[in-house]
Amino acid sequence: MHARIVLLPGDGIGPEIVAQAVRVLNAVADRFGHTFELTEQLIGGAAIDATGDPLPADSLAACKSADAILLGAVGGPKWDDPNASVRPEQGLLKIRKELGLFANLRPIKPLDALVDASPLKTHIVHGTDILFVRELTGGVYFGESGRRDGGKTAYQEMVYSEAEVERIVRLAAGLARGRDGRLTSVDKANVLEPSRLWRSVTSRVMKEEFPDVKLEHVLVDAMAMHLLVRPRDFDVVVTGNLFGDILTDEASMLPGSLGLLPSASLGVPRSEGGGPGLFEPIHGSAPDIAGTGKANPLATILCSAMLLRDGLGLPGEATAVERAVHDAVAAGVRTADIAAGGPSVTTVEATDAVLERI
Ligand SMILES: NC(=O)C1=CN([C@@H]2O[C@H](COP(=O)(O)OP(=O)(O)OC[C@H]3O[C@@H](n4cnc5c(N)ncnc54)[C@H](O)[C@@H]3O)[C@@H](O)[C@H]2O)C=CC1
Ligand SMILES: CC(C)CC(=O)C(=O)O
Ligand SMILES: [Mg+2]
Repeated sequence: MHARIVLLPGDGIGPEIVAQAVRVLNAVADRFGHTFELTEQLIGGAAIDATGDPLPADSLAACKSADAILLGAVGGPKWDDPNASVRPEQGLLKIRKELGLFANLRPIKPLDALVDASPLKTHIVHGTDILFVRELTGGVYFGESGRRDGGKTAYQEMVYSEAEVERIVRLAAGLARGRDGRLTSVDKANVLEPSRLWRSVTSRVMKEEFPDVKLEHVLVDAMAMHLLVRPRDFDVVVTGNLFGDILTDEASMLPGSLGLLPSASLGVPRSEGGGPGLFEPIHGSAPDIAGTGKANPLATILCSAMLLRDGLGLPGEATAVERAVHDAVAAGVRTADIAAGGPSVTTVEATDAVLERI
């Protein structure tokens, strides 16, 4: 296959981990006889520094015509001034919106070899297999915002339409059907009006279109607790943009580190008139460890596996990458974040160990 992949390294550890995923993609191309044309584009703080714009027109155009996109992370203290008119994170929100990437799939499946990396007890973590489906282009992150009272009061609206809830619930329920047949919808319907709409639309869609999938509604504050006590009880979890963002960072403590979790941001598939998917680790730019060689590259390497499967339709190649990651971890390869104070390897050494096993 010939595929055009756009790389958006971004800021902080972004360039370090994307470079490792590139090594993996090149190894897959060699081993399986593909040609991956990789092109780097600017996003985030790096793009602000170079052009003043967190998502320059050239980057967006390249992404729109790509077969798949791999993102590192954006942001950092250099661009964190609360009064700044432009921020790195705006670039990420804009590319998700422009490409119509309304669904962010975040699988949480702790590796057996790594149960000790979790701060939680093994008997709680063992056997967890959750797929979070986070709505990605609506909700409070995209609501109207501003200041009033001469700047002394700030607001940001949380908005969801029926159509936005219907499409994410349909996608999540379809995925649940192919797994264990259970869907948990998380909201705050006891307080928030958009959550009440979310809940009623979810109930209707599930009753009318997915009567074979078991639905439960859980309030987000309780869900934050259930995740730490009975994570094995959940199969597919569908939720809004803000709640999904927060709950999945929490859920990263089940596998043991943010540095282990990949995600796929998907919209309408190319085959149905849509565009490319964007594959991004769930973590941020980790400025506290940028440049130290401590970043765990496995989340981004696992993103490259999701890119191969969900972006390019290459499931065998994706499985080869995932197996290599699992084998490396089972052989004891640990970056500092999962070493529990024991011996650790660098970002590059961890990738070397994966490459040896592809
Ligand atoms: N998708 C994106 O581009 C995201 C960007 N951000 C941005 O990243 C910047 C830093 O945000 P934080 O709140 O510190 O979140 P963060 O996810 O960057 O880091 C949180 C903690 O996890 C650690 N960590 C994250 N990824 C790691 C990895 N691969 N290996 C080892 N340790 C890792 C970090 O060292 C830090 O201690 C901010 O500017 C924020 O806006 C935050 C989340 C997502
Ligand atoms: C810009 C933020 C919404 C990034 C983030 O934390 C995420 O998508 O997980
Ligand atoms: Mg986040």
